[in-house]
Amino acid sequence: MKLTCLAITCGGTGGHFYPGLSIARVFQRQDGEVLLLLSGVNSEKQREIAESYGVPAVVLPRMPSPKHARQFAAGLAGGVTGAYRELGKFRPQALLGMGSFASFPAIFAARLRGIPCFLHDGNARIGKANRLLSRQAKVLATAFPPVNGGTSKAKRTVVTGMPVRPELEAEAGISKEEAVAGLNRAFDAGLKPDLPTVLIFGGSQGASVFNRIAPEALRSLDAGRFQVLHLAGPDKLEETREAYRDAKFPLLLLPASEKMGLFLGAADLVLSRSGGSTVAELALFGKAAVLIPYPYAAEGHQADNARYLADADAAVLVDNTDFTARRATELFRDFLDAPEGWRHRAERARALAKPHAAETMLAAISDYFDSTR
Ligand SMILES: CC(=O)N[C@H]1[C@@H](OP(=O)(O)OP(=O)(O)OC[C@H]2O[C@@H](n3ccc(=O)[nH]c3=O)[C@H](O)[C@@H]2O)O[C@H](CO)[C@@H](O)[C@@H]1O
Repeated sequence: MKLTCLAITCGGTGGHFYPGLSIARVFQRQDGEVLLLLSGVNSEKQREIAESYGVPAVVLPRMPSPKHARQFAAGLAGGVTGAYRELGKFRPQALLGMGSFASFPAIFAARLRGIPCFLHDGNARIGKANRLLSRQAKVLATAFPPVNGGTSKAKRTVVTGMPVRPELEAEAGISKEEAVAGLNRAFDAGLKPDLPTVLIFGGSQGASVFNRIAPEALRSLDAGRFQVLHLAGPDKLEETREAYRDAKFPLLLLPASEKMGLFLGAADLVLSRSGGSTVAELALFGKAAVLIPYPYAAEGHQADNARYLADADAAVLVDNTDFTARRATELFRDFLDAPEGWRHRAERARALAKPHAAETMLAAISDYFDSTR
């Protein structure tokens, strides 16, 4: 049976929503019919984003946090009822859950309707919600080889990679010259294609610790030898601008940008957090990185993501508590004085890339239907 109609539940944070949206867009390009079932704090906004890409989405009743058992049970009941109704109208062949407790109602409703369920986890450690739901799943797919793969109760566990935004994936082969020229055109940035380039960003929200420490470290180096791209975070521009005051090196400083392909393409070294999408994009663009995992990520999953690259000598992992201006200066200096080591890391990163993860995920679902024919 060919897979032609799929529902995807991807509420919760951007880390669950965007990979789900990427799969939906790729499925539409394959002429598939798709519906997103969204629940969680950001679902109204996420519905608007999905619809701006022509992807239909419905918002399910909001799920309270699992920390409050009674409200959670009541919210779950409301969510399951809503999802049951939507799945009855849409009648998908399969439901794909992208992780988080926000996917519970849709998965339970699909089970009640006898619709086969599939899961995707975007980190190197299978999250709690996916572990609990895995028994319900025909396939649990993961972005990276999971450090706790044995906890999955799914019939099959496969590594598909992390679905990356189609625009970004298309730009993965961009040369540094093209990327620098693109940034200069877009931002009138005055960057030079032949200077070693450092990109700094702290995930989608930015990280104040980077905004304080990186400028301090960079200002202690010889200004003529490098240039800097820094995405400070949506509300962190002023603090960062202040930290770079009087800096003598070329600097492109923005709160955030949609043009990540140009930023990653122009970089020779990336200093960042290690969220699932960031790690996948570093590999896809073949970039050497210094990774400082967000220390409060659930069950330390950002450290597991970072280790996936660091263990392959594709990145250097620095614990958040060890990330001082002194350590940052040492690392930047090594990057400028001994670039071969970092070029080697970049090659190692590229070797770990899993392009077309959305297609691979969809193929894993199709394979299930082929095998049950
Ligand atoms: C704090 C936290 O728990 N974050 C989690 C959240 O991450 P979150 O979604 O914040 O972080 P990710 O690294 O997964 O994604 C960041 C995304 O933002 C994009 N970007 C960033 C800056 C910018 O200016 N423009 C831009 O487009 C990057 O290209 C990337 O695609 O979900 C991920 C996947 O489950 C987890 O691994 C992370 O641990």
